[in-house]
Amino acid sequence: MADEFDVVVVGAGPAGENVAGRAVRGGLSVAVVEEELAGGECSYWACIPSKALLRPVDLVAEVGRVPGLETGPIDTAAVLARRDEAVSHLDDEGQVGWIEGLPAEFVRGRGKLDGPKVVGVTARDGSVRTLRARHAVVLATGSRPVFPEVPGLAEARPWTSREATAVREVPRRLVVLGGGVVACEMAQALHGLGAREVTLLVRGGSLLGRVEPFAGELVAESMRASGIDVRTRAEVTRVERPTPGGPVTVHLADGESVEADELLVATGRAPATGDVGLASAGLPEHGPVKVDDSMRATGVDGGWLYAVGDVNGRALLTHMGKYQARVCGDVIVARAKGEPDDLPALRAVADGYGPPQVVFTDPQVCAVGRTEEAARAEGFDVRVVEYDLGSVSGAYLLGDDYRGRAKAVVDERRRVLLGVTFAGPGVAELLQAATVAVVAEVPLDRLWHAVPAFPTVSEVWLRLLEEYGL
Ligand SMILES: Cc1cc2nc3c(=O)[nH]c(=O)nc-3n(C[C@H](O)[C@H](O)[C@H](O)COP(=O)(O)OP(=O)(O)OC[C@H]3O[C@@H](n4cnc5c(N)ncnc54)[C@H](O)[C@@H]3O)c2cc1C
Ligand SMILES: NC(=O)c1ccc[n+]([C@@H]2O[C@H](COP(=O)([O-])OP(=O)(O)OC[C@H]3O[C@@H](n4cnc5c(N)ncnc54)[C@H](O)[C@@H]3O)[C@@H](O)[C@H]2O)c1
Repeated sequence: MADEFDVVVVGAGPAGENVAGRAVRGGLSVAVVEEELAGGECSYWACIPSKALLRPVDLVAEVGRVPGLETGPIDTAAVLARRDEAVSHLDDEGQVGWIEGLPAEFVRGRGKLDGPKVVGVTARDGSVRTLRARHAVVLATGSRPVFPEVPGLAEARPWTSREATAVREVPRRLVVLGGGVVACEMAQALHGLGAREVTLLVRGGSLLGRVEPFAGELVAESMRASGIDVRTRAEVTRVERPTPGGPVTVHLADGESVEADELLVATGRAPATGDVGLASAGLPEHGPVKVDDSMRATGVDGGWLYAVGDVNGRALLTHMGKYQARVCGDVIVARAKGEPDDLPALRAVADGYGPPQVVFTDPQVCAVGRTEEAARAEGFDVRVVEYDLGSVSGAYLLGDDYRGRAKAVVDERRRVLLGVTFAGPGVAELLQAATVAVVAEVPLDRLWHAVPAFPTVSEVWLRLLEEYGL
């Protein structure tokens, strides 16, 4: 027998949970299908545990910059215990309770589209329940790590971000493949927590390829200074692990090789489609589910399918997935009730600005909007202003040898900011001001009157505007 709901959400990560919350708030009945843990990757194996592991490492670095203070060695067992608390010991009772309290129906099992507005849910015991949606089905199935095709790599059973964030015993020697956010954050976390030899193998010429190049350079410089071996233009040709769980050897194109106790592969993620029945909605089986700004999948007859979060490939970030989810839930409510569905709050336009993101390395990197390269490629009349963060009084007072930089990308025609990037210790909290300035397109002549307090790091805003000529 089919169970009928107004909305069926597949995937209870941050994106799926938020769609459910908004749809119920709008008066609709909702079923949420989850095959693993309510809360998704973010809560148990991504954002939350990685930041719990990074926090003490970051603090030690901060304290080390202030003369007269020192810390003892990090008690790794205590850090891992706090991480376990942060991930609720992999128990989703609290999040299931939140979903049921909305109220919405929580259905544990693997969801698969089975024709228009129909989702089949296979439970662990193999039983199948069919859910029918009166108005919409929302895919919020997230993403999965992707491995490069390297001989011996899969057989070596390397760590993904899951094993790295769930670490129980920090390996003495660690090789990390990749130079993106996961690679940088986890290399620093595990190095700080006791991995003596950490080697980062980066395919390209720099770290954090999606942000302004200077930010990746500052992170690489800091890693090298702390003893992490950062190798750029490293091409892995072969991996060997003769004994399962034993040492692993990574061979490189230049003839060198690196031996370690563990290998972490952090070479990106792909949308979790492929086995969610997209063909039954008339869509390609693989790749991201393409959506419009209301999060409705394009190319589906009847317009009943939506996709939010990592699975639509727009911005693989929790806050952006949740933002899309709020828009999506509200749009579904408006359409179900026959109300206007094109109000300004009902379109996820922020995706187009370049999403705000913080990389929690030491130094931290945060950015919003377009990089200089992206802005030029889009044909804007670009002017760039940069400033050495270490010269700002507020930053100097945070600690000795404060190294950091700020860069603003200006649209000269309209005299508004297209993008802002900060790299330096403790800059994460500068990001929201930048996001407001970029998204609200605040004219620089108006921004001039937003006076930063002395002596804070935010004084860099004043310096950037002075560099610009104000
Ligand atoms: C190590 C790491 C650190 C990160 N740190 C940050 C950070 O600091 N800040 C940030 O903004 N982002 C961070 N991210 C990215 C962030 O984790 C993702 O963007 C976010 O989890 C996406 O949310 P989501 O709801 O789309 O998907 P997910 O969190 O992946 O949730 C999807 C859910 O759907 C379920 N599911 C999948 N298929 C099915 C199915 N067929 N049936 C039923 N259920 C299904 C899954 O079990 C899962 O629970 C990090 C990622 C990683 C890997
Ligand atoms: N603090 C945060 O906000 C945070 C933290 C972690 C992850 N995330 C998100 O999770 C997503 C996944 O992160 P990620 O670091 O896995 O992906 P990524 O796309 O950021 O980085 C992938 C890295 O792997 C490299 N790479 C790709 N193919 C390779 C190959 N064949 N050989 C060698 N190197 C290769 C790329 O050059 C790049 O450096 C990102 O989109 C990120 O936004 C966010």
